[in-house]
Amino acid sequence: MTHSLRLGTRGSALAMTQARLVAAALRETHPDVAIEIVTITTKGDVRTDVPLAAIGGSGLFATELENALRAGEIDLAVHSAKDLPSTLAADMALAAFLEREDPRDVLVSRAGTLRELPHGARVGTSSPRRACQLRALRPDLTLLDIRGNVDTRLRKLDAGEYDAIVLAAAGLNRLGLIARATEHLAPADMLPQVGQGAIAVEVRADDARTHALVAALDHARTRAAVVAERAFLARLGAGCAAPTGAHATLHADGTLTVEGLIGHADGRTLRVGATGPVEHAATLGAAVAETLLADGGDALLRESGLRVGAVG
Ligand SMILES: NCc1[nH]cc(CCC(=O)O)c1CC(=O)O
Repeated sequence: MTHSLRLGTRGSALAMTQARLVAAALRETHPDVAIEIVTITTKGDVRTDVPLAAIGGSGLFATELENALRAGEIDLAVHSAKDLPSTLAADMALAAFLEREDPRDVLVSRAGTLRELPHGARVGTSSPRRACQLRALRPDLTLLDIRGNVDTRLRKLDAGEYDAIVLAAAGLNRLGLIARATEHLAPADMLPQVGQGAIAVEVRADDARTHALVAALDHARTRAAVVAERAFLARLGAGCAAPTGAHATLHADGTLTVEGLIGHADGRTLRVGATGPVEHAATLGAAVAETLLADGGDALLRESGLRVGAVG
């Protein structure tokens, strides 16, 4: 062994599965490097009883892994790209994105597809993005908060607390639980979240050695798509409490389509899409955000009390 790397992850089943994927890919690419998985317990994992916003927002998961990187306790951190804040800390770098899994959301239901759910059915989601799009499709549904890891949410569904829940296909696929999905929701109905389905590997910006080792895992097309989506989110500056989403897809001719959404809890949604060269992914994502804000998105966010420019 020439040297070793400590890979930091949260302890949830999904996080551990993703960490093992990255560890396996690193071992395959660099057989001479020893990889040790270090589990970091975050406040957000311990306190599933209180809203995330009360203990520091969804960026909390990322921040605690970043602090372990800064302290030198780990050399790389594995995240769901979806859980990263749109602007990375200056002392951090995203050295690799693994090839994206299925980016769609799925319905996991005890009562059929979304269109088959009985009038007033109880659907569990704490995502403003999922909630506003569910409202748009089925204004009659009763939307209820749900928190916890994927396994916890499935248990709450099975216990009868909800008639259906919405989860990311990627998480269920990685956990071997995709058979639980009763419907894959088309992005036309349910635009995915920025980064959904992609795994990001973060390193210290000044750690050139680890950066070079990890960069061997980078999937260029996934990076381009996620860069566009993150630029969309960064330009909105609206934070994770806002009903927003974005999804980028690559075409065979080297162009990229970015679709962005701003919604409101009452079920109104605005969507904008744009296509351009993949080399301009970030510019394209920001341009979609600009257009969306100008075409009524800014007003919708303000109505929700989510002023543009606020960080959260
Ligand atoms: N919000 C938590 C979270 N972060 C990433 C995933 C799924 C995996 C992914 O999107 O890559 C999930 C669970 C879910 O939304 O169902």
